[in-house]
Amino acid sequence: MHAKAPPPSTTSRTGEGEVPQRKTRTAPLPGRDGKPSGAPVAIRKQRKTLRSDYEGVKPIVMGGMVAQKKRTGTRRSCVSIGKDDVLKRATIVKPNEAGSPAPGKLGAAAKRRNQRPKLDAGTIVNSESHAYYIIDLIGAGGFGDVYKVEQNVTKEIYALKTEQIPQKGNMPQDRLKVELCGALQIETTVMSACNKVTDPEKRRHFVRMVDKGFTDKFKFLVMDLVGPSIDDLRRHVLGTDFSRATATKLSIETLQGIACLHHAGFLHRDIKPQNFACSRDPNSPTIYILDFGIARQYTNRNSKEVRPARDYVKFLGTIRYASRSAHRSKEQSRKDDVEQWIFLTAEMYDIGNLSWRKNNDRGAVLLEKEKFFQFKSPHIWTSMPATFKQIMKTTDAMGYETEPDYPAIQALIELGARESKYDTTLPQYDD
Ligand SMILES: Nc1ncnc2c1ncn2[C@@H]1O[C@H](COP(=O)(O)OP(=O)(O)OP(=O)(O)O)[C@@H](O)[C@H]1O
Repeated sequence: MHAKAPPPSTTSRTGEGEVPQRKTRTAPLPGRDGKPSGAPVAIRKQRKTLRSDYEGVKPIVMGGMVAQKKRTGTRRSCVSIGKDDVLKRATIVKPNEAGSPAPGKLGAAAKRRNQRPKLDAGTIVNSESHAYYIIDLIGAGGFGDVYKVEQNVTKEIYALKTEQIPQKGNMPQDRLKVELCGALQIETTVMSACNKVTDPEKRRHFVRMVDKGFTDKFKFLVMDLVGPSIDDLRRHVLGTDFSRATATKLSIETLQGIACLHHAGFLHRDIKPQNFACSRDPNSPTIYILDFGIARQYTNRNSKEVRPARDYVKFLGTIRYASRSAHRSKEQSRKDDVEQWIFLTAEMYDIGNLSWRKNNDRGAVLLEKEKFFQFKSPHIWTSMPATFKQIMKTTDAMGYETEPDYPAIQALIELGARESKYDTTLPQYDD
């Protein structure tokens, strides 16, 4: 069954050759402050409809590679999952069970965020090496939830991200193996590769993954806790558009995050403000790049050459920020992440810059994006540095295999900020 027009910011997480995900993106995100997200009921209903898109898509595992059996045959996963990246069995202890701390309560708003069963505060998740005590729900994404947790030994606070395992009675081992694959396994694999980058400058934007595992009900990974996302920052902390100086600084940090991910060998394919988060240290300018659930390895593991483009790739990403190639069901490349970053940046300068913001008709949005790249939206240049025209032209001219010149793009942003006299020297983002 196919959904009608998906809501704004809807993420589709299957493409040809991808592990099927039950992930859809919705417009308003829940705030960290426990306030209701305001996500309209209609959108939640639509999420359900979109999920049924994946019925009949059965993943299979072959020789350590995750593949997906679709009507058209068997294809490889978007990342190759190494032995060390495989999730290990874990257990959970519910609040009130012997030895567990007293039960806590999640806010009613948090519980309302969606119908997925939530872990109560006080639940303990035991991985092979540590126990994590659930403190609170941070947020709910399209396919999983993120909790604030405390580790039993060091008492360090981390973020624990879960993804449900579909419950189908007594699951045979081989079926369980299949269900363990999915967005969270991809994310685990990508994070683990990113954490292995040795140059500190090139891993500055990555969150550290500290643990991973699975229980009968869900898979999980444990990572460093970061601060609010750029989206939360604008909507819930500032409650208004960023200043031009802040937009400039954020655009540079997010670009560097993307460059680091490309350096590690992966495309993100879902660049949007929800997937970049601030540091918890208010004095640190670092912006972290999150959510690698639909990332794709774009180079061959051994030769490091760019993998050949497939002829057709089902729409993947979030409508508002998706690249034009994604709209056209083409294979994405580094160029597409930069194109998505251009949309993200334009929106950071002024949310009105994306004329298709509230449109969820993919065809109509593509036409608007074409106009945007033909500079047929003259009003945007009142809020954005003129040097962005050059960035857009250069990006437009890139080919599938072209490596973006990130320092040149950054230099153009900085030049534009200087010409426009934005004061980017202030240490805070919300100046
Ligand atoms: N390491 C982390 N520390 C703190 N918050 C996090 C961390 N990782 C994710 N979050 C937050 O948890 C929430 C849910 O994140 P998640 O990646 O599951 O979904 P999303 O990106 O919001 O949506 P989707 O996955 O559907 O695109 C978001 O608000 C995100 O900013």
